[in-house]
Amino acid sequence: MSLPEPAELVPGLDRWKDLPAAQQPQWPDRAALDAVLGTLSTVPPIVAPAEIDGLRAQLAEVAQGKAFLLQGGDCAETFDLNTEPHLQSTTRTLLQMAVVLTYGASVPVVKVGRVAGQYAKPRSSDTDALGLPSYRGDMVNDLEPVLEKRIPDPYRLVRAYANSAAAMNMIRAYARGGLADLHAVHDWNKDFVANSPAGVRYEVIAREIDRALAFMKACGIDSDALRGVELYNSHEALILDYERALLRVHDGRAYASSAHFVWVGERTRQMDGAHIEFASKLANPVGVKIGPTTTPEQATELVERLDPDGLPGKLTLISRMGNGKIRDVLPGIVEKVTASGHQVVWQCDPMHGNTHESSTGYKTRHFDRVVDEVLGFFDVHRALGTWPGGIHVELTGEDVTECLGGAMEISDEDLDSRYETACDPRLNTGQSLELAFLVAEMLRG
Ligand SMILES: O=C[C@H](O)[C@H](O)COP(=O)(O)O
Ligand SMILES: C=C(OP(=O)(O)O)C(=O)O
Repeated sequence: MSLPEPAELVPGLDRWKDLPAAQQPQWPDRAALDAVLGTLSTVPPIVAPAEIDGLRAQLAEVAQGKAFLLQGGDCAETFDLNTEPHLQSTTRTLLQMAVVLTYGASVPVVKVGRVAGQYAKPRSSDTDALGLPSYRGDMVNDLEPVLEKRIPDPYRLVRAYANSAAAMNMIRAYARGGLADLHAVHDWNKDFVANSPAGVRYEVIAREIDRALAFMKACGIDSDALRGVELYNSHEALILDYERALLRVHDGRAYASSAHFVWVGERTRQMDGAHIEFASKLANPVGVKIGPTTTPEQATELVERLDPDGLPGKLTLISRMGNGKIRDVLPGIVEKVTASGHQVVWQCDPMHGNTHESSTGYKTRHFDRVVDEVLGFFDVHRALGTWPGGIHVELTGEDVTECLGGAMEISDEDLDSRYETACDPRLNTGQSLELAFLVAEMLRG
């Protein structure tokens, strides 16, 4: 006897298939795609329902002002860079930031990587500067600017699954092993303070964390809780065929098993589109990006669609408005959504509204504008008495030169030396830690 199909178990699960889906690849061979999707529909999940529910419970704490959410990682992961050193450096940077933020906020920090699956990218244009089909993430086509390599290849979906599963396996190991030991993470932060030009400013916080650790040790608190952490993964749920093939039904609920947390992007959040409909059926906590043109009415409608049962923390509203707009656009949205009674997580993505082209021709972001957008986010929430629940950052644990400014004062001319992103510019390790110290100061203020 065959098992019931997911769509038989969850009413309306496949309604998205009748709606327009933006940003989907034009797969050249439907039969090859179907064969791949058939395979993916039977593979083991990358993450488990119990883990997903665990994250949802933690995000409920964030929504209620009792925890802070840190989400970060590559703009676009690539198969080539899905290596142990790369995963370790991203994880290490996230953990370093989390320690600083935990101290600043005096509440638990929920840690979510843009990792183990961030393999698809929405693009502004179907073609790139050379006139080739745009790179849409390793799940779809190849970054190399060669026509044949830019043709969407469905077999890449299987590689995305395999790479994600392998990465998640390592991340689970890091979360339980030495990498997550609070003492080690704090020692790395002390190195940063000692070696960064901005170190003096952060010395006070680093010293206070030192004293707190010494105090805990003196009290005999040296428990396992200080040696391990919970680390979750996330990506944009962009390629709906992939997400649907990896969907699993558990206890009558539909779980995206590709990641603990998935979000709908600014370019695919049409109210009558396939992405919002698909996400509305998920048991996972989900996010949606809200850009500078979002109205309070649209935000409230998104909230009704994506949090139909009114579960605290089910939905994260990720504002990405640009530092010049957040103080004007966000307040009306926060007021109307709060009045609706839904308890969402308010998260600030200070990257995507602050992109410009450098005089040397690189897509970049200035650290000062990134910081100013986060400051604006805090200002808005402080003024309204709501909780600035978290930040969402494109970052890497490597010393790349993709974003301007920061303590190293990266200039337009410096961008060339290590500009390695497959899509958008990321904060490097130093800039990421500097941001964490600044946000810690905001949280304490
Ligand atoms: O990461 C976000 C988008 O995929 C990215 O900003 C799109 O970049 P593009 O405008 O170069 O297509
Ligand atoms: C595409 C992204 O962002 P946005 O949808 O906000 O442009 C992203 O976070 O990768």
